[in-house]
Formats: sequence, C-alpha cells, structure tokens
Amino acid sequence: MTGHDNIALISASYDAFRRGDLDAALAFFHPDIEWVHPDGMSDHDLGGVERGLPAVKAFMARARSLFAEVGMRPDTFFAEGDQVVVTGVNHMRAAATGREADITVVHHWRIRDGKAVRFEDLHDTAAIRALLEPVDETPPETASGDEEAAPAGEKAVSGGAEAEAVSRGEERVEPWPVIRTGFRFWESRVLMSAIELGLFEALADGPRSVDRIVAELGLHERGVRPFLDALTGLGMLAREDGGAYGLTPVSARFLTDAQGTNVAGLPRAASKLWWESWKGLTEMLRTGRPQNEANAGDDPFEALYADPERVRAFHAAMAGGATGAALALARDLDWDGVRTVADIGAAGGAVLRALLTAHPHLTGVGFDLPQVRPHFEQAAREAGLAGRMRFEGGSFFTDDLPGADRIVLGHVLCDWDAETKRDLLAKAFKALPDGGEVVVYDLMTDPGRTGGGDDLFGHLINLHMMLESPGGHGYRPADAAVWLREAGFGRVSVRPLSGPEWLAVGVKE
Ligand SMILES: C[S@@+](CC[C@H](N)C(=O)[O-])C[C@H]1O[C@@H](n2cnc3c(N)ncnc32)[C@H](O)[C@@H]1O
Repeated sequence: MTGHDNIALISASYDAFRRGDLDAALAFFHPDIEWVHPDGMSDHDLGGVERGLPAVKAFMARARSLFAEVGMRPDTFFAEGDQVVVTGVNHMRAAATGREADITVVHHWRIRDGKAVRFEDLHDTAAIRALLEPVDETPPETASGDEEAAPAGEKAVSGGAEAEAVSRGEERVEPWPVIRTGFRFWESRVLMSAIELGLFEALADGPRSVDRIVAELGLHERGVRPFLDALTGLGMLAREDGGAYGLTPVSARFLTDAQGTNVAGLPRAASKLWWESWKGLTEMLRTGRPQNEANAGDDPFEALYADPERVRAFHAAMAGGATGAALALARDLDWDGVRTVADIGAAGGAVLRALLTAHPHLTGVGFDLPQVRPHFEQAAREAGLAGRMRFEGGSFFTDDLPGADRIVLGHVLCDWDAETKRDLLAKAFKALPDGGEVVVYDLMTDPGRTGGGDDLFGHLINLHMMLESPGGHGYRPADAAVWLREAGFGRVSVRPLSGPEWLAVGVKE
C-alpha cells in the first residue's frame, strides 16, 4: 500500500470511531493488533500493551466506563513506509467527575496487509489523570470556624433549586452566554461603522480627544463616547490617561494603510456583500441553497463580476482575508529553491505581493478570471512589482493552469464541491514540474470539533461558503491530505498556518 492508502485507511477508522460505529472502526485493525498506551495510565487500567482484537475491545469498554465523552479530532497525517503518524486533539470528559479537556495527542500507527497492526497513543498522562481523579474539596479552615452565617449579599442563593444546585457543588448557570451571542452583531456593526467613518485612518498619526474626533470625522457628539468605549472593549482602540483615544497594535497594523497590511476591506465587505446572505441562514438550513444570486445553482462569480462596485468590494475583502495567510506563507515556507510561483484564483494579487516583497528573487503569475485583470494589475503597479508579477486570465474549469515551481491555491477549494476540489488539485499536479509543490491554504475545520475560537470560526466559514456558493463547503485537514494523495502528490503534509487557517502541501515526486 502507498502512504496515501495508509492515510486513507487510518482516516476512515477515525471517521468510524467518530460516528460511534465501533465494528466499522475495528474492521480496519489486524487481528494481531498491538494497542499501546503510556504506563502512567496503568492504575486506571488504561496503560501498557494489549494484544489482539478482543483485548482492544475490552480496553475500549474500560475507557467507555471511565469517559462519558471521547472525541478524537485528527488534524495532521504523516505517512512514511508502513507508518502513519497522526497529531490531533482528543476531547475527553470523565464520567465520574464531569471534568473535560482537550488533550493533545500523537498517534503512531503501523500498517501490515492493509490493516493497522500497531497503535501507540502518546499523550500527557497527567492531564488525563487530572480529569479522572477526585480533587481534595475540603474547604479551607476559616479563622473563626463559624460557617453558619452567610453574608447578606449571598442570600439570593439560599433558597430553591439554585441553592440546591450550589450545595451540590454545581456551577451557577447564567443567561449571559445566550444574550451576548444574540447581540454579537452589535460588535460587528461597531467595527464596520468605525471603518466606514475612517476612524482608524484618522488616528493613524496619534491619539485624539473625543472633541477632535467629533470635529474631524463630522460626527454628532451624542453616540461618540459609547462608540469609542465599545471599540476599546473590542481591543481596537486604547484609552489614554488624559481621555484621548488611540490605536492598539492590532488596529495600527491591520486597520490602517501604514504597513501595507490593512484588512479593513474584509469587515467592510461583510457589511456590503454578506450581511444580506447571512440573513437567509435559516432558509439555507431548510433548503440547502445559497442565499445570494447563486440561489438557482449558478456559478457565484458570474453574478458577482457583473457588478463593478461589488467586484471592488470583493477584491478589497479578498486582500484583507488573505493577509494573515500571505504573511505566514512568506515567513514560514522555504522559498530559497523556488524561482517562480503561480497563484491560482489570485484575486487582486495580495498573496503574490506579500511573497514577492519578502523574497526579491521570486517572480509570480496570478491566474484568475479575465474580469480580475484591472484589479490585479493596478495592485501590482501600486506595489512597484509590475515587472515581477503578471496576470494570466482564464478559467480553471476550462484552461490549463500556468506552470511554476510552486503553485498556491488559497481560499479557492472551499468555494466548490468535493469533485471540483479534486479536479483543481489534479490540474495543479499536471502544471507542476517534478519536485514542484502545491500549497493549499484555507480555513479548514473538522466536523467533530466544537471548541470556541478558531474551531467556531471554522464552522462559521463553512456555513458562509454554503450561503455563497451551491457546492461550496469547508473541509478537514485530513481531507486535504487524502485529496492531494489522490491527485498524485508523493509527499503530503498538513499543519496549522495562522489563526483558523491551515496549510496543506503536496510535493510532486
Ligand atoms: C475566494 S477568492 C480567493 C482569493 C485569494 N486566493 C485569497 O486567498 O483570498 C476565489 C478566487 O477564485 C477566482 N475564480 C473563481 N472562479 C474562477 C475560475 N473559473 N477560474 C479562475 N479563477 C476563478 C475568483 O475570481 C476569486 O478571485
């Protein structure tokens, strides 16, 4: 079996576990499987080596009795010979204590005769033990020893169901998560208005008093203070001792033009382009159909590119949306052996601009629909890179992709269905020379991942693609690895890139 087959096998086994289909998961295991866990878990009967399927099943039954929830979320698969190494996060909730945590794990697999014959689970045993083992809950001794009289202010919890819950040691549950979530659009709207008013640009050369902000931006004084304080609460402004408001490091870098890394086009487009489609989320959930002009199943870019005003907003958004990935690609990838780079679905060329600016030996070609040419070429001129980055118009559905040492496919696969994703990777493979690489970045996520932060953002972007494009959807890092293998890439790796952004690299060997 190839490394690709081995990754597909292990990945399918994780999928079966996630579905709760234990028989299907065990079908991928060799009858002689060796099942290895750290000795540090032995006193919970979860350590050491088990041999053979019945012993593995017994191990799993023991684990199920100890954990009310076990959700392994693999994110990176590496294959070499008969081995597959998987990194990921296991979300575990102990049945006895109710404590839960995301435990980082490394799984080492060996494959023989098309089946997993050895599995070793490496993790921080102290973190898992902390979930399972009771903590000493003896209250600290008080100075007076008198614990009868509760302070008057705490009387509210002394009666009814809540008091009983508190006396059982349960956490008090508040309605604020619901209320805050319901009104989070206020936060977006505050940011969007600040961008529309030019507030961040106005503060680029230093903090301003409220009066000066009112005068310079032509505002009515009524709402300005809570508006500035809300932006301060969001981390976009800082309030000085004298009462003036200034930029924070984040807003100075990413909401002004000072450093060539302004991402304001993205929240601006959220208000201009996507606010309306998100109002249709309930409808999309009922019908599965996008909530924009692509509602009838059309190519979403056809309608978009018919309206010059929306194209401008879209390309400003793409420049903002690609900034985090572009900076990380320029910084984290080795560009020494690369002379030419082709960005497929290059939009206004933000990624090429970042790469060519950071690596002066590179030349680049941006491939995109012909309507994009003026936006791309203007951006190249403005960056002083017109001689090193050129535009090639075409459709990646009907035309060959331009050749280059390294091909970048960023925020493109998510627009399309799985078959098109695969076709695009096959086209990239065809366009590359031997030894060339395709670099895919996207906001990849995992259906089983239910944390906040980047996980949450990943699910939201997945919904966003469904609201915007008939076939669009997010995908897991493991899917990217499998598709790259299917396209013919010999060496494949997947890893986090920046924030919720992931990077998948395939080398044509
Ligand atoms: C979501 S944007 C991604 C832009 C950029 N790569 C980034 O990371 O932000 C998708 C890009 O694919 C381009 N595109 C859509 N359909 C295309 C096609 N058939 N052929 C070539 N490019 C296409 C769009 O014009 C757009 O610039």
